[in-house]
Amino acid sequence: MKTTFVVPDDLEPARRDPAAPAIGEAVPPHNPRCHGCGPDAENGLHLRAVFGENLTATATLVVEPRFEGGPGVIHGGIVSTLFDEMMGLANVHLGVVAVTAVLDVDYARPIPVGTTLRLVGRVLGRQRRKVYSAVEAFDDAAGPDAEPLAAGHGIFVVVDPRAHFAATRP
Ligand SMILES: CCCCCCCC/C=C\CCCCCCCC(=O)SCCNC(=O)CCNC(=O)[C@H](O)C(C)(C)COP(=O)(O)OP(=O)(O)OC[C@H]1O[C@@H](n2cnc3c(N)ncnc32)[C@H](O)[C@@H]1OP(=O)(O)O
Repeated sequence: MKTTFVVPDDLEPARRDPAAPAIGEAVPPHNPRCHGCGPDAENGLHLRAVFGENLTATATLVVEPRFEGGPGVIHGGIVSTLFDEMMGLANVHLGVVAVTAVLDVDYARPIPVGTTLRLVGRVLGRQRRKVYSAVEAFDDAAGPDAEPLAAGHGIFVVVDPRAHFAATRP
């Protein structure tokens, strides 16, 4: 991967919230209308992620024709949305509400429509209110040792959700 995103080398370890759902359980939807994971989002991506070891969240998704950008390949903005969501869902391990401040995407390979993607988001560590996370997208049919088709990083900032969404929550 050729990303220029810099992960600080002095990150504090992120700790799992003991109250978070167990490893192996589904990440609960945070908002039923969320475009990434909400079951009620009519044209949403409907990601269903599961908590994994080492502060990971994993999901699979078939690249549908409605996700097309260039001829026969996924739109880059869809990859960005998937990455934002998967890192956000991994952050749920921490029991905080954190919004995206920075999203960095490395589009390493074209991703054909019809591919089944395996998406793995992971919390890397914290720095004060910042949560650093990473994500990779694999061709699920390519086996466990395949290189990722795309990878990303994010900086998420922990907020008080009541104050942050006070003006916009329906
Ligand atoms: C879809 C929404 C879901 C919401 C999630 C809630 C539920 C969670 C549960 C389940 C997860 C589900 C998964 C969801 C995944 C998708 C998440 C999204 O897409 S969120 C929408 C897009 N993002 C925004 O709309 C933020 C808009 N921006 C802001 O509101 C502010 O800029 C904010 C909160 C990010 C920071 O503002 P300040 O005033 O509170 O804090 P300051 O002091 O500026 O920054 C704190 C630290 O962060 C750094 N920081 C802030 N912005 C930065 C930047 N652009 N680059 C680098 N560092 C930055 C600062 O330098 C500071 O770091 P130092 O501790 O001093 O080192």
